[in-house]
Amino acid sequence: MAQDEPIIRIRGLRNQFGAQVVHDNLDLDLYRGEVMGVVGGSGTGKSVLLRTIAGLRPPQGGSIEIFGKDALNCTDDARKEIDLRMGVMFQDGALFSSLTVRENVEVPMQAVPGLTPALRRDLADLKISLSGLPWFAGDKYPSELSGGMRKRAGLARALALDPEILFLDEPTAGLDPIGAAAFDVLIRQLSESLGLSVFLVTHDLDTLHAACTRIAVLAEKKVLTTGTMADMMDVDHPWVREYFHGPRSRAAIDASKRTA
Ligand SMILES: Nc1ncnc2c1ncn2[C@@H]1O[C@H](COP(=O)(O)OP(=O)(O)OP(=O)(O)O)[C@@H](O)[C@H]1O
Repeated sequence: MAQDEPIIRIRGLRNQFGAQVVHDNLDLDLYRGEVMGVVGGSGTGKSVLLRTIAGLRPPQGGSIEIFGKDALNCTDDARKEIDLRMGVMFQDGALFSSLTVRENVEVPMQAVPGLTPALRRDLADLKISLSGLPWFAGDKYPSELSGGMRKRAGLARALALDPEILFLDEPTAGLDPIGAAAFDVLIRQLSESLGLSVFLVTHDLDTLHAACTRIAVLAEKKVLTTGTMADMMDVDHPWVREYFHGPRSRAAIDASKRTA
């Protein structure tokens, strides 16, 4: 796969639930090493798109290539190979409540043959610290952690198998502004240090500023436009104008100037 080839290539994607068409003829590329912020009004299908790419629901049409391979029309083994190179973090962390954080992080590792329990434990502790959790967090149960720590635990589990692509569904939702800002920085740092490509669904303008290198706007059942934050300021579309020129956007721009 050439360096400038997209790591994910979506063409003509169609998703629908009964008569409700969510995506119609949607195209999108994700390039290696970029943090793509996916935004759009409520119900535009951001989460459905994430779930479709991550292989959690089959679309009604179109094609998805991941790592240069057809991710929809392939054998179960080929799809499994693709899935092992991707990590998903859901909104609430989606942790198993009866397992400690370390055991949660070890769950995806069970799919890898030849990893001894001791090695799994060491790797899990590494991912836990990489996610910015304190050393003692591995022994805690999810219920003993704050919301922010649970998100970091979910991130540690998504990183368990050294993914090349990371999917994040509203990673800062429900966090206080300081916790959210720290999470934004962590995502950007992880992408830069590990070369991770990130598909990040968000409503959070601060996250777009602090963590994302490119933005994709979902509207009218497709990806309406992609570009940098500066590009978004020039897009002539009612939702895009309201979102990127509204008071919250101005506050986010001011905040990013202060931290720059
Ligand atoms: N399992 C499902 N069954 C039926 N309809 C669904 C299902 N999942 C999603 N939908 C519908 O698909 C549409 C897109 O949902 P999705 O959750 O992707 O939106 P979203 O852009 O992520 O919204 P939000 O910003 O509010 O989280 C919604 O109208 C939703 O009701």
